[in-house]
Amino acid sequence: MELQQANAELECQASTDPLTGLLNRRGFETQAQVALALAIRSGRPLSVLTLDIDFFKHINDQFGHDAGDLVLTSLAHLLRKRLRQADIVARFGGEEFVVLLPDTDGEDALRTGHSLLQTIEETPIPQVGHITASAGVSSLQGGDADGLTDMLRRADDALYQAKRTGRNRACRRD
Ligand SMILES: Nc1nc2c(ncn2[C@@H]2O[C@H](COP(=O)(O)OP(=O)(O)OP(=O)(O)O)[C@@H](O)[C@H]2O)c(=O)[nH]1
Repeated sequence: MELQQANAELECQASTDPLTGLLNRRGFETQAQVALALAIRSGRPLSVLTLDIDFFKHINDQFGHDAGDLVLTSLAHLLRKRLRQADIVARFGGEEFVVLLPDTDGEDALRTGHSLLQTIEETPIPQVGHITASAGVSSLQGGDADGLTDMLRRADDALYQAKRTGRNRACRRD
């Protein structure tokens, strides 16, 4: 029993980002595969949103690394609070967050992105003040079992576009 508990604990640690308590990339991929299989079987939409804090290096440089960490934990908290229970929220490392949105098509995902960015902009963070972020959105195309990798690649392209065209915006790539 103790061994089982210890294993469960280890498994949980291996899937979790220690700073924010969100899933890490490994934990995200495990849960996302289940959501993907469900979406393919049911024919329901599935979208992904990647979110990256703007000028985070500048925040670290100006306010210090601990303040930077506080920005990351505050953003994690805001995402968990604003999104649905069924949404899969992860930190992939650095200042990049990824959210999988079950039962959500591209248009709704873009709307969610805009609304999140607005909340982020309006919510001051202690020691740091107001920050902004950029987002990229994409949705599952067809019933492709490799859909996750492709969807993440398109969301990253859209995020890059959002950064390139001025930041503090959400772009969609389908
Ligand atoms: N405080 C803190 N900083 C981190 C952590 N992980 C990565 N960073 C910092 O995040 C910064 C990322 O900088 P860039 O990739 O240049 O991005 P950016 O400054 O946000 O610029 P844009 O994304 O183009 O708006 C670097 O300075 C890293 O050192 C962390 O866990 N905590």
